[in-house]
Amino acid sequence: MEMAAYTVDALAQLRDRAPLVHNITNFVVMETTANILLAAGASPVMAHCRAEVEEMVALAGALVLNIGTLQEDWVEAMCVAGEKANALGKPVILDPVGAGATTLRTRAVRTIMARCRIAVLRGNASEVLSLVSADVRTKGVDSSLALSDDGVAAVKALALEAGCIVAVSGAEDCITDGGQVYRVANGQPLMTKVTGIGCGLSAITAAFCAVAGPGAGDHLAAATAAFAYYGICGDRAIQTSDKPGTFFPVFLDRLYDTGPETIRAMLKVRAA
Ligand SMILES: Nc1ncnc2c1ncn2[C@@H]1O[C@H](COP(=O)(O)OP(=O)(O)OP(=O)(O)O)[C@@H](O)[C@H]1O
Ligand SMILES: Cc1ncsc1CCO
Ligand SMILES: [Mg+2]
Repeated sequence: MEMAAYTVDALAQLRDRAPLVHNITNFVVMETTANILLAAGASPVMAHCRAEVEEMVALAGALVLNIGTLQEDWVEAMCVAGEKANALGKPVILDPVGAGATTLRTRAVRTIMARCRIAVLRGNASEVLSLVSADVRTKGVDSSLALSDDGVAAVKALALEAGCIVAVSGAEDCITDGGQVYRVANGQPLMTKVTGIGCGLSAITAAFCAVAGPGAGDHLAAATAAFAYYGICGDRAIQTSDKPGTFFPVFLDRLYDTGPETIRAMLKVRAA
């Protein structure tokens, strides 16, 4: 697939259709995530109460489940929302924030994945690898590992086992359905120094999936395009700001004004 052309078209569709993205996400990043979605051209809503998630997801184009600050009844609300999204054919994106760090988080991811069909699992390397092998543990919620060749093989195995796209962010992002692998070299290390930029990527992945077709191949392309667009916005933002406090508002501006010509000129995606 020609990823530049795909990404340009997907972003145009996103801006044209402004899909509603329903987020059940953590308290740290709720506002950041809403602003990231708005800047890209999507429409955000945050709703986590068990009593309303089914109605809300019915209005949405995609659902994000992010376990960053879980409370007792949230896992049930996430599962109910995910089951409803599945029934309605809407893509579910799971961000396993801090998976591997505590039993609650790892168990929550397993419960959600057992009850809901996930379209894209999006995390950093330590989070994702914690779900495949017992000897890899996360230190916390920061990106701490780059993917080795063994890591890529493990991520592919997870994608096959879980039956979903696995999208791992890092120095070179890795997006796979278990067969095909795309690597995205766009993005900047400074993006890890502002909280919520990773969570925002999960939400942007949801927005791209919302305007894509329903199959795993569609979600593989949509997630790759989302990562490329997001990384390009980081690459452009660093040209104006190289420190965390001013980086984030500039990054939002680049999510807003990055267009087709810039994508064609700057996209760094390879099929691995
Ligand atoms: N070392 C790096 N070099 C270049 N880009 C990077 C690097 N690490 C992460 N990124 C980019 O930063 C963005 C966020 O990815 P990251 O891995 O930091 O997410 P995360 O760990 O889930 O973040 P969060 O702390 O918000 O949960 C992605 O677009 C990714 O490509
Ligand atoms: C810092 C932090 N702690 C829980 S969630 C969160 C945001 C990271 O994604
Ligand atoms: Mg994260």
